[in-house]
Amino acid sequence: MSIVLALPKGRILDEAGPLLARAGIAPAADYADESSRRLRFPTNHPELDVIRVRSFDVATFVAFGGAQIGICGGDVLMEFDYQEIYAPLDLGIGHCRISVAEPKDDVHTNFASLSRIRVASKYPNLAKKHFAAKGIQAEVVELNGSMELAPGLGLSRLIVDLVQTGSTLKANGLVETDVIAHVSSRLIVNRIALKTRPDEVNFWIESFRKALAA
Ligand SMILES: Nc1ncnc2c1ncn2[C@@H]1O[C@H](COP(=O)(O)OP(=O)(O)OP(=O)(O)O)[C@@H](O)[C@H]1O
Ligand SMILES: O=P(O)(O)OC[C@H]1O[C@H](OP(=O)(O)OP(=O)(O)O)[C@H](O)[C@@H]1O
Repeated sequence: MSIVLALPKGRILDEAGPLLARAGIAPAADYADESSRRLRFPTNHPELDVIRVRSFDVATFVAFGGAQIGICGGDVLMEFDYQEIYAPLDLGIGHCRISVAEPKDDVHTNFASLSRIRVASKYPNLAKKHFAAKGIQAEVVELNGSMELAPGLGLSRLIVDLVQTGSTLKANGLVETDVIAHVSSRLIVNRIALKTRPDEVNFWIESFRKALAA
């Protein structure tokens, strides 16, 4: 049975390309071509296939053992907190932060005076946990993108989303008021696969470790 490496579509896939090459992994040429309808690709290693899935789904495929290893944003790992996943390596790609942002004309919400707040986010668990620590119950309006529109259109008081350059916030009249966590992408493995197929899984962990050191 092949080892399956789950890769996220989009920006991380682009950044992961050189790392895969340094780890000696050459997937079939169309693996990064998002117009291709193929989702599973052979590699130059007969015993290794890659799959291309949505970034949130990388964690789910690995947690449920459909893929033994994967590349996944720390934001996704924090949101799901799957006990089945072990994340041994910081891959140093996909750097951003998960932050609270508020409309620039209405900043510095007096959290001490609030017991509830409405928040737009695709990270309901992280957002709720962050505000619960301040004694505030967050009601999360779940969106999958373009969160920055929510306060201006009355969906929420503020947002919890990823920030890198800050240009999306700025272009939409928001300011970052709290950093919840710094994020980068990690190599993740299924804990059971690590126990049942240690030689194969450790071989790939070590290949990525060497690729990072190269
Ligand atoms: N602006 C950014 N800068 C750096 N890394 C980012 C940025 N936005 C997202 N990321 C990282 O890349 C991962 C994938 O984000 P991306 O925006 O490519 O996918 P998505 O649009 O959230 O996914 P999907 O298309 O499946 O909804 C995130 O989980 C995060 O770890
Ligand atoms: O601080 P910046 O450099 O502007 O980056 C932050 C933006 O990047 C991500 O969105 P993405 O581009 O993935 O679009 P999305 O709304 O489809 O998730 C994130 O959700 C922010 O909107």
